[in-house]
Amino acid sequence: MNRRGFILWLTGMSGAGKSTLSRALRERLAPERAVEVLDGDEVRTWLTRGLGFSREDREENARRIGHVARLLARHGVGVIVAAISPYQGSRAEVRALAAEAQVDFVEVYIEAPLDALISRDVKGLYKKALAGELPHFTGVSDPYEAPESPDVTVRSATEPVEAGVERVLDALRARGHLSPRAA
Ligand SMILES: Nc1ncnc2c1ncn2[C@@H]1O[C@H](COP(=O)(O)OS(=O)(=O)O)[C@@H](OP(=O)(O)O)[C@H]1O
Ligand SMILES: Nc1ncnc2c1ncn2[C@@H]1O[C@H](COP(=O)(O)OP(=O)(O)O)[C@@H](O)[C@H]1O
Repeated sequence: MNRRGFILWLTGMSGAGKSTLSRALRERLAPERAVEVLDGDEVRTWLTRGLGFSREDREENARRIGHVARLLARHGVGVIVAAISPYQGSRAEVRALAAEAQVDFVEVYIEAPLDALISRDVKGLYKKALAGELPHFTGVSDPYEAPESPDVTVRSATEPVEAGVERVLDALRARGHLSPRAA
């Protein structure tokens, strides 16, 4: 079995289900792999503290998260990144960094239509953004560049969490990162 680490990069708009999926994946992977989750929302309190939501800052956010993810993955850790990471170029940059270190990079696009996200509004941010109280909010007043050829697409408005988890695990199995029967 492939004992090298990997980076599972979960991208999608706020409320799409990145944190939910990363928690579920961690539970499923933990019995077999060392796993670390880097959630954009959380790492912004330490690794990327002080960064805002301009294009430049979001790109820097992805770069720093990618750097740490690569360091961990080089030592066999399965790293789950949950960050909006709205720019295609940043995601490609991190994929290239991972490839340099011979680390598998699996891009997971968590897709949900904007109207579903607005009705979910887990944190009440869409309401504020739509009222004009939160500038540069992804999907409302700031762009989200959807991946053109993600390794896995999860449609969180129409499929249960477990279905998405299974497809991501299948992608890891196909790359030899999990034993066929485990997880
Ligand atoms: N303007 C704006 N746009 C998008 N999101 C915003 C914004 N302001 C604050 N938040 C909160 O920050 C979380 C996203 O942080 P990320 O580090 O994942 O963003 S990014 O990758 O740099 O775009 C995001 O968390 P999630 O909802 O978990 O995605 C929001 O809670
Ligand atoms: N299939 C699904 N996958 C992920 N989340 C889902 C799904 N269906 C419903 N949800 C819900 O959507 C919300 C997603 O919130 P969260 O995981 O915090 O998103 P994000 O981290 O992308 O901001 C949660 O309330 C979760 O229960």
